[in-house]
Amino acid sequence: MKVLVSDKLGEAGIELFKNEPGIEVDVKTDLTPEALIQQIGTYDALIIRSATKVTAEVITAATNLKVIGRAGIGLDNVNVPAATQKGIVVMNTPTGNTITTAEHAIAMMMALSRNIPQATISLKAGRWEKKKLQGQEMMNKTLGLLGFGKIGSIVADRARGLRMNVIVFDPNVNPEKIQEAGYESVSLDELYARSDYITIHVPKMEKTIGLLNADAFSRMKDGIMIINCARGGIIDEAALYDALQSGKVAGAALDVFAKEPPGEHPLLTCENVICTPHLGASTQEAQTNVAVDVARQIIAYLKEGTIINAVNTPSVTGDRLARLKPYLELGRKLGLLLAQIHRGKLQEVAIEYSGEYHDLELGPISTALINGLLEPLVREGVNAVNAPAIAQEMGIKVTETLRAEPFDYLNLMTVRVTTTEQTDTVSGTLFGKIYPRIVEINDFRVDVSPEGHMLIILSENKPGVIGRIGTTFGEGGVNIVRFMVGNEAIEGQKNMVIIKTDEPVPADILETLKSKKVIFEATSVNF
Ligand SMILES: NC(=O)c1ccc[n+]([C@@H]2O[C@H](COP(=O)([O-])OP(=O)(O)OC[C@H]3O[C@@H](n4cnc5c(N)ncnc54)[C@H](O)[C@@H]3O)[C@@H](O)[C@H]2O)c1
Ligand SMILES: O=C(O)CC[C@@H](O)C(=O)O
Repeated sequence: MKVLVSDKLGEAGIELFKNEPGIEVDVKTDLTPEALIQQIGTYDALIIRSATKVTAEVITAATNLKVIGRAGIGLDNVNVPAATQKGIVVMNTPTGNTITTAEHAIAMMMALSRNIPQATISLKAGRWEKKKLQGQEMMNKTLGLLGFGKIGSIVADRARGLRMNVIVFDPNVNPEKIQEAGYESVSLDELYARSDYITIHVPKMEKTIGLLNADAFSRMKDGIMIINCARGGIIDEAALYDALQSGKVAGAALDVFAKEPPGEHPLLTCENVICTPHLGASTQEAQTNVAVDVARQIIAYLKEGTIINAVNTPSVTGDRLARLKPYLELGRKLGLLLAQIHRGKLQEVAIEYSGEYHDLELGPISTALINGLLEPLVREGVNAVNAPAIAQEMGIKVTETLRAEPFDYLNLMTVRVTTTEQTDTVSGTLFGKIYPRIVEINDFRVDVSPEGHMLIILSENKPGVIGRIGTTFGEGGVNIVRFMVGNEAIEGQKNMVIIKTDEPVPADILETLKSKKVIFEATSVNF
């Protein structure tokens, strides 16, 4: 397995890769976009921070790539939809740098309040400008927090220590949670109207790009101070420049810019702007944390398939994964079976869970099932990451139901697939919580372990048919490993015969069987 580290990563993380048998690590932190596109094809994993841009072109060229690991939080430099489409897991390390970044926001707010960078420059230039550089006290000032996630909530805690009044706007956090933590939950308008300082801790997304624009500044108090240690682009930089020039905004502390590095940017000419070159996460502690986290996550994924902190597929790890694994396997096998017996264009997949599923996470199991269903049908590279998106793209409606009552089994997964031509229903269970068994195929009760090769035959239910099937296999020189006759739930004219073989059933045997009048259908299934 080959790992490419394309941004500067803490040494502790590199060491973990180096010490891992079967993993080869290359550190190349000066690749141009073109060189990355040229070289990415040989790598199984890519480790980045914020500098490398993982564009759609990089993803297209990444023919072997299985996972992208971000040592840090923000993933705005990764085309996650393109990675998802290609079945590449995208992971970040959401906790390792939160304290460091929150501390940076507090440091920026203090430096802004007391003109520390300006004072340093002035003094070093031989001036003694006490009057000009007078600051403002932070105690009893109102700090408006945009975003009460991991970093925002730490900033709030530190600001409380400074005796500031913290008010919070976060549309996704229950106001009670904010109040229980000891802060006031307010509307965006109220936050703008009341804050003396506003600090931004939201991700950069469609909805937050340009969140702080001319209109937002116009609704703020005169002399407001702005701190952005989240992402460039959340502030409309031209509008901020105007607001700084007019004095509406008294000062801004910026760690991040819409374009990084910003080059000769008008904001950098403002005396009341202080700035750092995206240093929010840059402490030795945070860099060690995220480097170790990302290396452990990538190794676990490459070696065991364990998914930790993925943003484009459910993360299932440790004990939860161990418990779910047999159910994931059963789901995938039922999907594979349906992929091979259905006819026509897939329209709907209805999954019904009962019994022990009440205690399990159904999302990953349904995803494993859809993965199995699409794997033989769609194209190479379908996996648990991109299967739901591909199903959606194909217009397949997927529904999940949890039945209250277990039936005859401790756990039962029943899947009904509707196509333009027919409906097929299969059910499976786990015996002893481990062994997958198919127990029903289209109203026939069966008992099949879904592995190896088998032929599913729908025949007339009359004497002599079974014998003729056996003879066809014997004459074709194919050994039958197991022979089962399914019981139809409602007594009828048809039989389901399932034959397990050592090898895929040869085409000539299949054709001979299909040509017999007593045989309605014969379908070869391989797991
Ligand atoms: N400067 C740096 O070096 C640095 C370091 C780490 C993180 N970051 C940035 O900080 C951001 C926040 O990190 P986090 O760990 O706190 O993320 P998080 O996901 O824990 O929290 C983000 C919060 O923002 C909230 N939110 C989303 N849209 C909002 C909106 N329109 N208004 C108000 N709140 C909104 C979410 O509900 C969530 O609670 C990251 O997305 C990353 O871009 C920067
Ligand atoms: O890698 C860095 O230095 C910045 C990381 C930070 O922006 C993040 O989103 O975690």
